[in-house]
Amino acid sequence: MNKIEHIGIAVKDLEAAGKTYETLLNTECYKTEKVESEGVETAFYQVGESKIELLGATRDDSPIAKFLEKKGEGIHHIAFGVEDIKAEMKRLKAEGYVLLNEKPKKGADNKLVAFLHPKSSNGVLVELCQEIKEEPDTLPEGDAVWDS
Ligand SMILES: C[C@H](C(=O)O)C(=O)SCCNC(=O)CCNC(=O)[C@H](O)C(C)(C)COP(=O)(O)OP(=O)(O)OC[C@H]1O[C@@H](n2cnc3c(N)ncnc32)[C@H](O)[C@@H]1OP(=O)(O)O
Ligand SMILES: [Co+2]
Repeated sequence: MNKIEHIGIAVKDLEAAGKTYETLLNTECYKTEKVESEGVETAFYQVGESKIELLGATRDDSPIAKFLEKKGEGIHHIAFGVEDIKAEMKRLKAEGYVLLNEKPKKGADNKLVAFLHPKSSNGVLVELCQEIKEEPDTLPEGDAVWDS
């Protein structure tokens, strides 16, 4: 893990929360992006080498909608930057961590991502993020961007 890439915060109203965080962090949102495969819309704020990722739900069955229903607004996950997401997934799986997706999938902000079940990490949902170096549009949305 090379840094805390972002902290994901689940919010009911992305626009309103965006104003709160723009003032709080004293910085503009540098990117908003929908990730349909996750049923989320995101807004990113750079804070030093890390970011704040605000997450709103775009569907009732999205993880964010379920989280908001169950727990209300708040910190949803911690994302760590990794050099080689496939190697990290293999290492963590071998160490007994529960991966929520078998293969890296396309996330927001030009990343390949994977998630670990909260029960593997003391009740914290952990996301692994690897910067996509190739042209992002060569990678399909959602799952399985990886050959076996
Ligand atoms: C795109 C963008 C990006 O950065 O690229 C993103 O981040 S997308 C971010 C949105 N996408 C994701 O989160 C994908 C990964 N998430 C998931 O697969 C799921 O949300 C999940 C498996 C963590 C939880 O699924 P679920 O809510 O249907 O399952 P349950 O309700 O049964 O929850 C199982 C247990 O995990 C707990 N739990 C659920 N969500 C969280 C969370 N965010 N942090 C910590 N604990 C959590 C529940 O309270 C429950 O604990 P107990 O059993 O004690 O009651
Ligand atoms: Co995230």
